[in-house]
Amino acid sequence: MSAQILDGKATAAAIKADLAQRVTALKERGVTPGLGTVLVGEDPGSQKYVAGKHRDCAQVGIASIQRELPATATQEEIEAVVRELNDDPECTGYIVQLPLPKGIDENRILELMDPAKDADGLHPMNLGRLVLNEPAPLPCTPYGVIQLLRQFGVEIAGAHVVVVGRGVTIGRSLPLLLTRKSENATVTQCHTGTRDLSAQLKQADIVVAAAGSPHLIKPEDIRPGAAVLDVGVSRDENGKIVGDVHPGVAEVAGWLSPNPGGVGPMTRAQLLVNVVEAAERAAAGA
Ligand SMILES: Nc1nc2c(c(=O)[nH]1)N[C@@H](CN(C=O)c1ccc(C(=O)N[C@@H](CCC(=O)O)C(=O)O)cc1)CN2
Repeated sequence: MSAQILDGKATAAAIKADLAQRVTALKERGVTPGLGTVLVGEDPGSQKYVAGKHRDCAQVGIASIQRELPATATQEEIEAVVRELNDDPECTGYIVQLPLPKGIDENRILELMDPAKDADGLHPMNLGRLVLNEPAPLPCTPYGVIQLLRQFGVEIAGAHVVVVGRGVTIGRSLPLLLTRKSENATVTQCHTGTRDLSAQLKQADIVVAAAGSPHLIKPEDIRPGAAVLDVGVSRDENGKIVGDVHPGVAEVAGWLSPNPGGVGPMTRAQLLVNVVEAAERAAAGA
């Protein structure tokens, strides 16, 4: 068996084409969506992701506002930039690129953001809304995972999904999305404290690997025909991405997201969706 590829690049391109039309319609009504990014430090991965986000903005007609601070920036300096973007009318949505350098209180920064401009869905108010099943911007990677599964017709309702990882950008919120009535999946969340990860993985119809542990998920862990999404990003000595999923899984799985080219582009597309939706709400006077 060779898995069907869950092509995130092509799916994201289709989402962006639709967004470009919606941005044109917004501009005709006098509203230009603007995405702000706050990048602290010189981590090459984060620099690449932020550059990609602005490239996407240019493609769909969203204005870009970039703020960069050195790795030595203090908590107060970062908070000042967050306050500035909260007050900037040109900035209709923004993100603070994570992780922030050691010593910075990340949660305090996220709490300081205007929840109405939170393009990542990571503000505690928006995560709370997700828990309460109220409308909120959805965290980009988790929603990107769901969109990719939908696009390729992978059945989510009734599926047993094993999520590996409990980080703030995906592991914490993906189970919340998957167990909503609209998705209706059953979720097991695994992490470094899980006693027998392989036994859990073997039960899964869908595996989402977001542990950041190179080739953690082996072919023998996967039930033949299962869908496997590789969200983990580690880098080898040449800076090349190594995912959480061993390449041999392609011979066992029914569907597999490549890495790169799978969930990463979907994360960026969902960010644009959140920016455009916020601008549409603003244009409607909501
Ligand atoms: N504020 C946030 N910080 C972080 C998030 C997030 O959603 N919000 N998620 C990750 C990083 N991330 C988004 O910022 C991200 C990861 C990957 C990609 C991407 O397009 N990857 C490409 C490969 C790029 C490369 O070669 O390195 C792919 O998978 O094809 C975009 C965004 C942590 N931080």
